Amino acid sequence: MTVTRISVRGESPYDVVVGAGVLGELPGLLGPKVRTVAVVHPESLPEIARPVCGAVEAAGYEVVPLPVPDAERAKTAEVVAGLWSAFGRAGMTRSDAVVGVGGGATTDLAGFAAATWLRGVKVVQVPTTLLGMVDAAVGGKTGINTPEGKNLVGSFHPPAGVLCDLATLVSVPRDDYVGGLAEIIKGGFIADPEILTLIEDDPEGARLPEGRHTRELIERKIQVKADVVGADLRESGLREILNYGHTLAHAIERAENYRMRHGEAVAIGMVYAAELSRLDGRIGADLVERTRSVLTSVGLPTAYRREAWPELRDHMRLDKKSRGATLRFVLLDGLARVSPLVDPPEELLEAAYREVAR
Ligand SMILES: NC(=O)c1ccc[n+]([C@@H]2O[C@H](COP(=O)([O-])OP(=O)(O)OC[C@H]3O[C@@H](n4cnc5c(N)ncnc54)[C@H](O)[C@@H]3O)[C@@H](O)[C@H]2O)c1
Ligand SMILES: O=C(O)C(=O)C[C@@H](O)[C@H](O)[C@H](O)COP(=O)(O)O
Ligand SMILES: [Zn+2]
Repeated sequence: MTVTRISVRGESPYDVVVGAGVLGELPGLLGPKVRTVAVVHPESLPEIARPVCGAVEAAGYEVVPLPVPDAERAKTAEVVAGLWSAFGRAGMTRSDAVVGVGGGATTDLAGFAAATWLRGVKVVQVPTTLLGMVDAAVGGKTGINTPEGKNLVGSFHPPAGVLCDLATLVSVPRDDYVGGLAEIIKGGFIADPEILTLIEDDPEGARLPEGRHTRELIERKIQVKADVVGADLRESGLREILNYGHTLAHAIERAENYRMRHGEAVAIGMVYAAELSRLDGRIGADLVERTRSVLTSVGLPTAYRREAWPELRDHMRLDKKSRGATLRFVLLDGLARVSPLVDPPEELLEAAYREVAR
């Protein structure tokens, strides 16, 4: 299988390497100065971490395998504190490194632990879910949740490299895989409409790691993300577009106590953002319907509980795009044309919610 390298520009440039057998590149990314490598991985997936630990050990580094709770349960202050203690016990210095292996929750956690240990050590991300490869592991946003909201604590800490071994995708549970499609579809609406055409051409195939267009979909979405974060790492402008659909999505995740998949919440959040765009006079009903239809075609949800609105509205106060009491949404002005909506009237927000409520 061929190996593709997608470069992420910016003050700390790095490559996202996509292919099978890319683990051989890990020692090169860790570099000669590193002595100890902490391999953070979900405790439920020792078989995914084993080859990574093997590659690190074979290259002469001291490996410290660090299992953490599965999925979103890893993104807590308690788990980060546990990692800090483990780093201390392992004697990790500023010239040592962290490797994050797993889905987006694990790479977010590993990245944040690396960003904060000794005020920042090297991290290499090895995402093993679709969502991790096309979104979470790329771009240097790291973080954890708090009881008050999603990703409320975190940092921008770009990785030294990202290794996407496509072979790992075969064991990802189908619903988790499909969750990753939401972030790929997001890339289609905000920047690269060819993504939508490829999914509409073969929605069943899009649900499979061996689908006809799978590799192209993965690479196109990584390219979208690389272009954006390479130009605006700290979300001072352009990067905000990657938050399309996320204002409501994060509120839903909070309301579900982080038990709903991120991608599923983003799917509902994108329908909400599309409805807001339509009601604000920016797009026609055709683009909203295209949003619903492409999400439904791959099995993603497009509606949420009617009675949840007051709670969701309250959770949205703490969205990171808010400034004081002023909410800020990322909306569509057309296909691949995005701009913010600042301080929307309450009636507009509620009217858009009625369109996604069931
Ligand atoms: N930092 C960012 O820019 C960014 C971007 C998008 C999403 N995220 C975050 O990513 C998280 C969602 O990521 P996700 O969808 O990967 O979920 P996840 O990390 O919870 O992983 C989903 C499930 O798949 C399992 N898994 C992982 N790899 C596997 C494999 N190869 N085979 C079998 N099972 C495997 C995990 O253990 C977990 O149970 C959320 O916390 C979200 O906030 C971050
Ligand atoms: O990389 C980004 O920037 C994104 O917004 C990508 C999102 O898909 C991702 O879920 C991100 O973690 C959300 O960021 P947040 O700042 O709203 O927590
Ligand atoms: Zn997301």
